[in-house]
Amino acid sequence: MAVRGNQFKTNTFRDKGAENAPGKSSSSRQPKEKKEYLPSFDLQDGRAVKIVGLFFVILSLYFLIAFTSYLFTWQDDQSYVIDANGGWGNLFKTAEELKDAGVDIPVVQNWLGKFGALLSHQFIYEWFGIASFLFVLAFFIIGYRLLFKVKILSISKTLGYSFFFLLFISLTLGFAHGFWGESPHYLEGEFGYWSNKLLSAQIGAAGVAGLIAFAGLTILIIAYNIDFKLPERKEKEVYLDNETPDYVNEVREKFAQNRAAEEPSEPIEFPVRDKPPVNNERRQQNVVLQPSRFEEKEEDKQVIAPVVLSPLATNLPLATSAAAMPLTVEPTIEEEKEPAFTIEKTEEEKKSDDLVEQFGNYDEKLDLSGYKYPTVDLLENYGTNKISVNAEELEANKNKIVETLNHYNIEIDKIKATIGPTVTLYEIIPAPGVRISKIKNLEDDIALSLAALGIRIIAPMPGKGTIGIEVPNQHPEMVPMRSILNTEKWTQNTMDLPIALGKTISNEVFIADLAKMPHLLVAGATGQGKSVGINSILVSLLFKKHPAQLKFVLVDPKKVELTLFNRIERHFLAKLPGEADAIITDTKKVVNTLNSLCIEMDQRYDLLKDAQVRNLKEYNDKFIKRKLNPNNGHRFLPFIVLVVDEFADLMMTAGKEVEAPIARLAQLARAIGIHLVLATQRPSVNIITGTIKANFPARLAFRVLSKIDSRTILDSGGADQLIGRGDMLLSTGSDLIRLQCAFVDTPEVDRISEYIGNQRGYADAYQLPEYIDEAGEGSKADFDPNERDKFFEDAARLIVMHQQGSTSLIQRKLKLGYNRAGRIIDQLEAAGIVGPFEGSKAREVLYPDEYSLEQFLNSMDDKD
Ligand SMILES: Nc1ncnc2c1ncn2[C@@H]1O[C@H](COP(=O)(O)OP(=O)(O)OP(=O)(O)O)[C@@H](O)[C@H]1O
Repeated sequence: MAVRGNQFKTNTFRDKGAENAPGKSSSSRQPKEKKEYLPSFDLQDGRAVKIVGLFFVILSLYFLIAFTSYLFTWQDDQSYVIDANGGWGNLFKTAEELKDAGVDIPVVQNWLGKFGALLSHQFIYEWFGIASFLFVLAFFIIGYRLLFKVKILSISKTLGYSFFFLLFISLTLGFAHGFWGESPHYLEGEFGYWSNKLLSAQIGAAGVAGLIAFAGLTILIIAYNIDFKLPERKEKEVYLDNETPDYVNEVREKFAQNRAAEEPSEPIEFPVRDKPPVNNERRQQNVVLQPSRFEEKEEDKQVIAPVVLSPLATNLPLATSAAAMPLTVEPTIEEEKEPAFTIEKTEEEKKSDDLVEQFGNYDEKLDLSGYKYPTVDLLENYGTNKISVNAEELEANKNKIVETLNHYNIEIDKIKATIGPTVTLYEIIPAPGVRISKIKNLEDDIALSLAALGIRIIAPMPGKGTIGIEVPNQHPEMVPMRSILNTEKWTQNTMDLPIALGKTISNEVFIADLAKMPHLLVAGATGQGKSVGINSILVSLLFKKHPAQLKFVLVDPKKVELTLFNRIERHFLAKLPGEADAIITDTKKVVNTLNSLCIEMDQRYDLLKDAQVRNLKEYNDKFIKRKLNPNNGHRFLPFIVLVVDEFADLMMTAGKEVEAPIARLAQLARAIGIHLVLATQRPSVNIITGTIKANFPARLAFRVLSKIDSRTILDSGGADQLIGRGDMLLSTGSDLIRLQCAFVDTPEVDRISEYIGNQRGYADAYQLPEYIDEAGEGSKADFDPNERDKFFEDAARLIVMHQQGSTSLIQRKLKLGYNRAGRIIDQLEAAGIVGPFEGSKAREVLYPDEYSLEQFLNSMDDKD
């Protein structure tokens, strides 16, 4: 194991590649970049706002320190700050001058010097007393908001409340202080003192107290809408009598009559009143309520005219409106704080730390450290990629849409166009009252009037409140792969398995993460761009991933589509041991490979379990930090992407044999880094079965031939209205996004695989676990106890101890190769210790405890 060299882990070529990207240095982009670096003092630029924010934050801190200091030093500084001795005029006077002016102590004690003393005196003594601290709060909130753009409290509310409380606190303290003090005090300031004096003279002390109480309660009502509740009285009537609508009185009377006569009652129809009805039709529905005690005498029915609820009646105020209903919130029990503790490092952790210190982190790329990622030069430059929709085309389409809609009496308020590479999206806002379904029904008519194929109407546009009409451009623009891989969005991308799918209809580059999808189903009629789509997925992964991080399992029943990738076998492909070709074309081999992937999945889960992590990323992180011992079977796990080019063909020939492992992989493989991409021409229900569909939330549809096909793949129409040549719809469960697929031509793919293939690779393709088709093999009769493996007994004990009949367990714990472990498990089956092969599930263990196993093993030895 080449552990020692792993401390050298440089990979600068990747960045170099990105820097060398031709598009980056192209002259067309430079002026723009330069412009961005020019300093700008524009107000909108945000710098001025930050400066003002900073000023306010510092001002608030200054006020806080000055005011706090004032509370302790005001007596010392009093002779300096009072107006009689010069006040603010003293600020620039020398000590001698101050002495002459009659200041006893010319040196101020305030922590912020003369200015701090004068400022605090002004605010606290001469103005609002200690309520002036509210200035600190207000300045801080404003400053913090402007500087960090984080909202602690609303600025307008803060200012409003601060202003109110400034006056309120000052007045209240002035009122309280008035009972024992005869001159202004720093508690209330001169404002509080004099305003209290003034008010008391006008309305008396009781009046001032009332005013203060009124102001205090008013602000509480404004802020919290507090309730003033008298002691509860039992509520008898739902309605006040003068508000009771006639029909209720009528019903009540009838009830009263019935009750008085002790006669069975007629069904009485009550309007639904307790919940506001949804629409007018529902409002008129009545609920028939038949009190059970009146049920017996059906024949004595008296007909009471049903009371029909008029729509207005429901608008009556409910007796207990939601706003008036008090809500009490139970105080939650605060969680106990966890006691502070320190984590002692275990022996193993210390060991791994030592290893990391000695050799650095494990570098999975080390074996191919000289590997060079493909560069965009290998891709074709297809010209300008400018969208060529002219103004006349836009105008003409707009007019046609408006005319068609007008023709059907649909008025619209606004229309706007977004030009994409293949289609232009016209978003319309219909006039109020226009039904969306009406526009949706006109899809064909609009298509006819625009004389264009591939019109798609999205009504309403999700999250936009408009209706979208996608109209194909007369000259659709191709989206070359190169133009996407040159963008910053791609080069800066840090997704696990980024795939450059193309551009959206608003011309934005669209990159998805296959690891998050986590599997992708691709469908499209022949010649609509499916193969190009698969090539762009593969190419994008090849551009971003190192051979150590990613392996492909390529299945190509058509035998021609993926052959180009043959050259990267020793770098990026995975295959079954002993196979000549890495690209699988034969159905039987596909079944074996899929089952082998299931075994790989199980092995990976065992490894994850052993490492006590939940997914591939955490596992690899731990492995890189040398926390997992390779001698215990741990290894760096690359992503595995299985690509099946013609899935329909497989399903036709192998059916369930293929479906079962695919469904299992799709269900379970996401966490351990195995991702599937299945492509099919025929998206019929017997190919994309329910099980498969349920596990493929991400689906990509190129143009298909019928609405039914579109429904099968996307669960909605739309794919039948695409225009082909890479026009596609991506469904990710909730969203449906129209994209123009990135175009990568065969010669480009050829160049990329040649570029990679010519570099030094691994000795062989990545070996998948061997899958032994167990049907019919290993029957009991074949078992010869004398030929049993040397590890047979150990394996038997291991399996009974763990109660888990898995080959990988034997392989790992006894450190055996897969083939040998497989042979042992066959012998264990033949000896009747484990049950038969159950697909990719662990076998049943037939001995419940080690004691019974030992007895069995002894009996075997006796026979020998
Ligand atoms: N993204 C695209 N941009 C521009 N043109 C495209 C795009 N994708 C496909 N085309 C055009 O459509 C043609 C057919 O595409 P492709 O070979 O991918 O079809 P397909 O669906 O794989 O067909 P089949 O299933 O028969 O193999 C291409 O040769 C190319 O000219």
